[in-house]
Amino acid sequence: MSLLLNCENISKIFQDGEQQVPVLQNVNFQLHTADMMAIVGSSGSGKSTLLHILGSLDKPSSGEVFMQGQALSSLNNSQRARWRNQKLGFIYQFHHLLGEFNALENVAMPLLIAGLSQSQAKKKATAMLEQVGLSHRATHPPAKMSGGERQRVAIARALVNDPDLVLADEPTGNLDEETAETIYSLMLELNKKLDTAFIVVTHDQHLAARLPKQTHLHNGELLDGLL
Ligand SMILES: Nc1ncnc2c1ncn2[C@@H]1O[C@H](COP(=O)(O)OP(=O)(O)OP(=O)(O)O)[C@@H](O)[C@H]1O
Repeated sequence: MSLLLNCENISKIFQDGEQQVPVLQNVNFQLHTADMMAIVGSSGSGKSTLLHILGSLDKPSSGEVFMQGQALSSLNNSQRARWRNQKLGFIYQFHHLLGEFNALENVAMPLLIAGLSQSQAKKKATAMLEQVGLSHRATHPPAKMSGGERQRVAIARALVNDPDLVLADEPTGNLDEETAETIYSLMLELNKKLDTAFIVVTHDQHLAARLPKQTHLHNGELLDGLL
């Protein structure tokens, strides 16, 4: 499997007025194609900060993230946006679906942004909704779906552009235990089927244990295994 992501000595210090808040310290790890890794850590341990840096939504104070050999710091803003659209998928705790669009239109959105025609986008989005078992909800707006269904649509939207890596920040934090299990099963299934790599941040050690690799953040360091 080829090297997808190389995180070299990432540190992050926030400046809060006069005070320096160190959050990440020399985080080093590598991720290969189709790897699936959980990151656990207590509240405030820096999980979201790390995901933001990996997704190029924030910059490290020092260190470098290489995606397929390319240093993220070398990209300008428009290259960064294109890179995110083409290579990454994002899943959040709150689905962030657009309320005025139905499930199919929400899934098609990244494809339209990437420049596909309406008919191509619709075809691909329809196939992706089928993969997450939601063909029968294609015309439903988010308000008329359950929490689990909405999160399935969010997963379909994250994966529709065939990203190399999906960054998921507490994807089941808002769901009951049983629905959370089904969402993890779905992510595992799609990882196998599509060879998409996943980094999943969660508070839940039991869910993290379902993924092939576990890491945890402690005192700013990323360490192997659960807490
Ligand atoms: N812009 C900022 N300025 C100052 N401090 C910040 C900033 N953003 C985050 N922090 C601090 O960095 C630390 C890590 O925050 P982060 O959101 O990454 O934690 P987390 O592990 O994702 O927490 P949670 O599980 O509660 O979401 C926290 O102590 C937070 O207060």
